[in-house]
Amino acid sequence: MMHLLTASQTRQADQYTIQQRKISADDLMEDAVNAFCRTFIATFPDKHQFISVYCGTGNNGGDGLAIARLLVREGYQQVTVKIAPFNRSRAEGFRLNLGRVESLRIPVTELSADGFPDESQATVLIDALLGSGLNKPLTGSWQLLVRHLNNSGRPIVSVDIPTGFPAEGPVGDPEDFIHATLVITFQLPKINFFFPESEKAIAEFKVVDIGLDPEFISGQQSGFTLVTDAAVRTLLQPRRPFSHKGTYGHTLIIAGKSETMGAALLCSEASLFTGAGLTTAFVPRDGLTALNVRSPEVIAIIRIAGSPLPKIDKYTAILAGPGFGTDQEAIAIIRQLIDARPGKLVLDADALTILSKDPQLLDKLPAETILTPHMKEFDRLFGAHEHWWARVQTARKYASLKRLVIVLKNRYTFIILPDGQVMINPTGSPAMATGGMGDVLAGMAVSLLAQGYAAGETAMLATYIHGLCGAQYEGMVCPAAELVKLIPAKMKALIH
Ligand SMILES: NC(=O)C1=CN([C@@H]2O[C@H](COP(=O)(O)OP(=O)(O)OC[C@H]3O[C@@H](n4cnc5c(N)ncnc54)[C@H](OP(=O)(O)O)[C@@H]3O)[C@@H](O)[C@H]2O)[C@@H](O)CC1
Ligand SMILES: [K+]
Repeated sequence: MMHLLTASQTRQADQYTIQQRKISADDLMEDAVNAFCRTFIATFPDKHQFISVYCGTGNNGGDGLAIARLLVREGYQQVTVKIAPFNRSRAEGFRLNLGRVESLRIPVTELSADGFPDESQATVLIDALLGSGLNKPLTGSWQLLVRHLNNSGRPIVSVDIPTGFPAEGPVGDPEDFIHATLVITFQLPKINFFFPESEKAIAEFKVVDIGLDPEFISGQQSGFTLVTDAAVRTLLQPRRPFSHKGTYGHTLIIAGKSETMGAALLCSEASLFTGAGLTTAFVPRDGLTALNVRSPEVIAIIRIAGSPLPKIDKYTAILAGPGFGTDQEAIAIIRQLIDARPGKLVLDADALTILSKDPQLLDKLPAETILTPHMKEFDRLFGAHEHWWARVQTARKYASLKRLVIVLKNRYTFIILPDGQVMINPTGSPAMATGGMGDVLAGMAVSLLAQGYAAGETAMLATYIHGLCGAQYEGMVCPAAELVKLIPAKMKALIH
């Protein structure tokens, strides 16, 4: 797992690395700007293009000055520097690098809020105004400058983080941070890069290694980690040579109505394709033909009006909710299910809506129940939120209070564990923004639970593999039923 750091932990990692490696802050800055320039040059190789480097007077501005110098050394012929002198303080990294830029006779202009330069000739703007030192929203001249640059229509490459965009915590008005085409960020992605509010600030980000101490980083607890391929590969187990269907558990899927049978089909199929030994679906009588034709491997239990919940003892893990409806019969079955205290449970979709109308049910959930809400389902359960930072904090509070695993679905899904820690899933694609995707994820989760993975592990594996399958459709659209077919091969690739 990759430990993500807050801005203040990043500063501590900088300090620690400087002491540990017995280097100066200037050396570390040189490493950082060299790493930046390697990526920048690969992306913008034309040496004749007009590059305007906007620098603040902190260390982010120091980086900008050093970048201007390195680009000129690399043969870029049209590099100019613009300095925003709106703060009194001047960091050492800024002063040192200003002297070097001046001695190379790179053109430097000091900005004034009375009128900012016309950048219509520039090919690319480099934003080194403010970095992780941001400690309040932008105002005054800073605000005007950021809006001017955003309105220039020129591509903007931000150094470390878009100016005005906080590394963590609530994000302010999108008018008040740089809208970067590309962010080249140092060492680790910042926590807020994974929040939906980053959409305007960051079209794309690339992470460059600047040599911060890895042991120091992994000793830090920001509450946020990023799921890595290596962690998934370590966790995912191959099927055993002398195994049989009983080895891999039996799932019970409580889903579907006449008009939403597709949801039951998708999650049952996902349970099969993810490897559960047996899958049983508790479905309406008029869905039986569809189930038998589509998935002959799935065992059916017919649900008619007033049917009680099947005896749950023989099932290793249970999923309830996809396409299940929220009528009185559905409510009665969800109540029976929770009262029966199943050992391993996934609740999705309509089951979450039923919970949100009956908070007592929420209180009765067994520990380690996995809830898989999207944003609206989450807010129905736990109250409306103005921004995602607050939503994730609420998820952390309730996951700890009620010992739940909350899979808060999003472009980068947040997995909140019973100890309040947040794992962020990096896989996925806009190709997956289609109906039925959630049903597939829920089916994958119940299957992995039945196979013996712990609830947190299940959430991590299911979201990662689900996203990996969807990413295969990058640039296209991925229908949920097509994604299901990719699951076995993706799991094989992760195991071998
Ligand atoms: N440390 C290292 O070794 C390395 C660091 N590196 C680089 O350093 C960057 C961090 O540098 P930094 O800490 O100097 O902060 P930076 O972002 O330049 O700004 C500081 C100034 O902003 C001001 N300020 C804050 N909020 C404001 C607002 N809303 N509106 C206006 N002003 C505001 C604040 O003023 P204050 O409020 O404190 O008076 C202060 O003067 C980091 O992103 C990376 O690029 C790399 O080179 C790797 C090695
Ligand atoms: K910046």
